Amino acid sequence: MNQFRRALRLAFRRPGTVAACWATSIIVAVLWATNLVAVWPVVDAVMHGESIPSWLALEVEHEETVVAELEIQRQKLLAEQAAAEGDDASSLAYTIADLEHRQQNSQAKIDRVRWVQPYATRWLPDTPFETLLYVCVFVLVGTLAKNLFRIINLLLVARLGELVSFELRKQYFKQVLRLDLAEFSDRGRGELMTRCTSDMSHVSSGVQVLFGQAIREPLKMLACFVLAAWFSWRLLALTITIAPLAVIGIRWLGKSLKRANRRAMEELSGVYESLTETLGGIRIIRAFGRESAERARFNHSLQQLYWRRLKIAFYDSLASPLTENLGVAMVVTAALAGGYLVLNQQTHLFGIALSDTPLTHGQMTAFFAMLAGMGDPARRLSGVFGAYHAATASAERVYAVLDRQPEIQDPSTPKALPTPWKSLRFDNVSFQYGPDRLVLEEVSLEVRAGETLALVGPNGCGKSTLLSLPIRFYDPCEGTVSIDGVDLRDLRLRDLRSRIGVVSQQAQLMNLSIAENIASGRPGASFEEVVAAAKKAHADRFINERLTDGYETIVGPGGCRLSGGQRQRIALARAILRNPELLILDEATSQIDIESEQLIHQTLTTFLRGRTTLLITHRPSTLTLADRVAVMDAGRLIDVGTTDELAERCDLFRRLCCQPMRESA
Ligand SMILES: Nc1ncnc2c1ncn2[C@@H]1O[C@H](COP(=O)(O)OP(=O)(O)OP(=O)(O)O)[C@@H](O)[C@H]1O
Repeated sequence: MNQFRRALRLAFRRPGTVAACWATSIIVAVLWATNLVAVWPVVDAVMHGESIPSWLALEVEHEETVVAELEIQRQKLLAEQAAAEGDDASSLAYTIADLEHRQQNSQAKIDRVRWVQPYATRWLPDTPFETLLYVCVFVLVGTLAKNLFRIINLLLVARLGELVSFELRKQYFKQVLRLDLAEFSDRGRGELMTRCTSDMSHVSSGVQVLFGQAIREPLKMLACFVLAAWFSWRLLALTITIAPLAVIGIRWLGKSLKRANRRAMEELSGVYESLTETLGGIRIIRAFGRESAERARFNHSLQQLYWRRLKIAFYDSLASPLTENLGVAMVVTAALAGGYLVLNQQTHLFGIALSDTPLTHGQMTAFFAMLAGMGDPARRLSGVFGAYHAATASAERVYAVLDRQPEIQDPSTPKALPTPWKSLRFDNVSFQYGPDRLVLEEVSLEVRAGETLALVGPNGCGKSTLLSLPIRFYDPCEGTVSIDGVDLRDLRLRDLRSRIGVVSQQAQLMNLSIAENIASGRPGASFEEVVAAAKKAHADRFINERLTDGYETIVGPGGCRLSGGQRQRIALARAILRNPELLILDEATSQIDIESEQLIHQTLTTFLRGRTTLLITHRPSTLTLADRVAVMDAGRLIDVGTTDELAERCDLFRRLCCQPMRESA
């Protein structure tokens, strides 16, 4: 299914605006064609020194003469027919029928003109100059009105486009918050950003084009088409025989444009990715003198994007000449055929009837004006193809994210989380990020409620990965993580996470004030509670003494205006305020200076008492907080015991934690 249609459906949630778009488009189209048709009375009446009433009278007179002449011919042929036999008689019958048909047409025209005459005499001026003045005023007012409705139309269309991108971006952000963590790899982040920015803009422009130009311009063409057909539908049919050629060309262009747009968006994601990576790691880039390497990488992405954009420009540039050449081919055909008919006052071309009565100069001019009136919208429509195909390519990319089903989500019938619970168990848990290798291998571990369990092991052995399972950042590939026998996958995510507090090494903060960051641990907490938590985390002093706005200081994106240690203390205060049943500390004090850590250590001793805690640390002093220690190596759990037991029997533990130098590292 074309995903762009789904975006369009969002616009139909505002049926009033959609209807108003249509209504204004119709008005613009009608005014467009009627303004052009004004050329007819100017050529046929004013140029011949007539006013419209006198011209109508002449028309009636002329047609009556035609009818009378045709009648004389008919009578003559009827007499001949009476004397003729065989083929001659049937040929005469055919000619008589043709004469009768032309008589009827002329009579119909007389009737039409007679019907209009009283109104024309009553309302329209009776001198040629005044008629010209009336026509000019009509065109002026008509153009003003058309432009007024066009402005209204453009505003309505912009409203629809913006509403769609507003709604889509809302849905998109909601979905991004649900996505699995695996989607947020560096490549994924650039992709996610491009889809929310450039792709959304394309979708919005596509919606605007579809409700604007794509309706307005064809309607303008239709209005001109109907009027041109009214003048001579057969001549019109002849001129549009070329159209199928354009359809083939436009279809090819459309496919190429869509493909080119999709690739350009992919390249743009690469540019975003490179940019975010550089902005995030600017210190490292400078410190290691990687500027030129990063510049080369960025330039490469830009180069790719440049070529893709040029390709789009090439296809875009083809669209306009294609429609323009088609228009010119149509006008040339009409000019030759129509010119021949008017100049010779004929109704037939190569034996084919192209009009019922010979066309006047004014009618032919108006017919050409209608063709020109179709040409301009057709040229404008060429811009629609580019915007439409960019929008369809982008809509596919946006909906690919919106339709992605996260693996981590609520069960259809969630179970209740036991309160209070007795134990958290890892049973034969194996896990891998990608298809290549296992990061955790058959880990089995039980943590009793109220117990503090520390994880130690060499870098990359899987400690953080193991601690990301109870909070369901990831689900195990094999085995289960459960609380009192209830698999975590059977619990509602919100219920589970509301009872867990996390402090990680990176201590991510939001670009809010210090107070708001701490309060996010427990929404609704009072300022006094926030300050109390900050005091426990030994953050209150630096907040009051070092930060000019105290608790109201904005920390910057990710907390970049604070030092690593300060960020960790705020994160700790946030976790303390949350007062969680399960606390996860992933090297939560690694960046805090030794003196402060000793103070925080005292706080944690009290805070962790009776609270289930999983902690990762490389500091032996922090290990004294733990009731038991689990030792991991290469994704496996190799031993569990008290620090004394492990110091006695586990080599790896001794190597990792019993060396005095590590304390100050
Ligand atoms: N998001 C990820 N995608 C792919 N692989 C990952 C991801 N995160 C970690 N890994 C890999 O999983 C392994 C275990 O990583 P993990 O962070 O759990 O180790 P750790 O024991 O906590 O290490 P450290 O002590 O250095 O913090 C590593 O080899 C790492 O390369």
